[in-house]
Amino acid sequence: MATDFLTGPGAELRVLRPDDWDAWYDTLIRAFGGLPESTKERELWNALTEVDRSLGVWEDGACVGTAGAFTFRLTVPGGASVPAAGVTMVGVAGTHRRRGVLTSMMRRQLDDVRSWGEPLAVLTASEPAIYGRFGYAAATFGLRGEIDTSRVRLSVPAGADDVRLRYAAPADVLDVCEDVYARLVPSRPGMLARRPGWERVGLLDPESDRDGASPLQCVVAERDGEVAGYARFRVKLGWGETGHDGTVVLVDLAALDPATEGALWRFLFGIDLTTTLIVRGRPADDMWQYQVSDIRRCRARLRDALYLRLVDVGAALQARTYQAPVDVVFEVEDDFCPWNAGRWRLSGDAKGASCSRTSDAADLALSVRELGAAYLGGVSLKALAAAGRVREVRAGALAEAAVGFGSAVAPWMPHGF
Ligand SMILES: CC(=O)SCCNC(=O)CCNC(=O)[C@H](O)C(C)(C)COP(=O)(O)OP(=O)(O)OC[C@H]1O[C@@H](n2cnc3c(N)ncnc32)[C@H](O)[C@@H]1OP(=O)(O)O
Repeated sequence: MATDFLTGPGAELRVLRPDDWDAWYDTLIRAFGGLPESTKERELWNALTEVDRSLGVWEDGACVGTAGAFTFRLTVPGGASVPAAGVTMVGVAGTHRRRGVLTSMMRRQLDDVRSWGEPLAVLTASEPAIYGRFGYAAATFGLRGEIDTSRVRLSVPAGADDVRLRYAAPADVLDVCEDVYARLVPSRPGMLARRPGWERVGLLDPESDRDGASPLQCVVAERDGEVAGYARFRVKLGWGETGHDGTVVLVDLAALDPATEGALWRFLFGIDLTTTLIVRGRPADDMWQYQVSDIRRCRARLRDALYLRLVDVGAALQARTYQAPVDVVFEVEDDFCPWNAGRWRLSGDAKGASCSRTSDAADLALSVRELGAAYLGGVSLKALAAAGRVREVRAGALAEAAVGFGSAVAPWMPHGF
């Protein structure tokens, strides 16, 4: 067991003060290997840090632990936008690891998130093994692929030929691109409504991310004179024995309709002098998979993306809708946030839901982690039951809940934070 560092002499956990930020951020950067960021990056992260929602652990005046919480709203099944703390910037000094510093920050942070009335906490994990103990589970998955565009053909939906593409400097079209993103947010569970400033993260384009590829390039797609989508990408040229074998690395793609999306994918598949298109962090049901001539040559695979924790089980389950009627009593186990533990009756359908404490007998028993995994509709309760993570007490309750919790659109978190 990690020991409780905070009981030691000179140790203190407190909310960040504005003039703590540099020392606090240096501790974070060191925990992630110590590579300095450019002034532009550092200034942006400084501007985005919500100091009064950030925690530091200090020992004799030196910062040894960092954790922050962005203010986000997360789209849930049914389209509601639910307040969610975006847990971020977590780091512990290497000299102080495995002594309970992270545990003390997670304890304080989840108490704070509850007191702020935010029913959800979300994060992207540097290592999946870290956050399960605090009640988080992977709820969205990102699709990756390395597409052999010299062999794989793409067929696009009708209307793609009416889409006009043009290059633009990414900064010049930032506002219209952000508008496209914002219009998409309600359409997919897992998408984040962001505060102003976040759009600039997409343009940071640090040299360390390029691996020899070009700076960020941007193509915008217009239909009827309106911007309806965009792609941001890098190109890395290579020349082998048999000629060119360059790579396109997609960074970001968003489109308001299938024809526009098809036109953008067709462009990316066809860039001259390239034979590979690399995509990462795309929705699990991304359109191009169903339009290619050879999915095997796309090397498609999934990776865990957004980790989600229900901070307030009742409010969270009530905030989403259910694609088929559900009326079940959950027996919830939650050691780290005991206010969630016990029985909850959830009644809901595609129009809305209610969830409240009950003394009725349980239908399904599970921990808060399984609820978090299934919450956005990306992980099936039935599969979790088969894995021994959910126990069906009343026959039939599992199928009912598993169908109800599903989502017709794969949940997706479009960017890290
Ligand atoms: C949302 C984000 O920002 S994700 C980024 C997380 N940060 C990083 O990866 C930066 C590098 N790593 C670190 O800074 C630290 O090692 C941290 C933050 C991951 C862990 O901090 P610590 O203070 O060492 O954790 P703490 O001592 O509270 O450990 C709590 C428990 O988690 C376990 N644990 C902690 N880190 C890990 C890990 N990386 N892998 C597996 N188990 C872990 C500990 O063994 C301990 O288990 P125990 O209670 O059974 O003994």
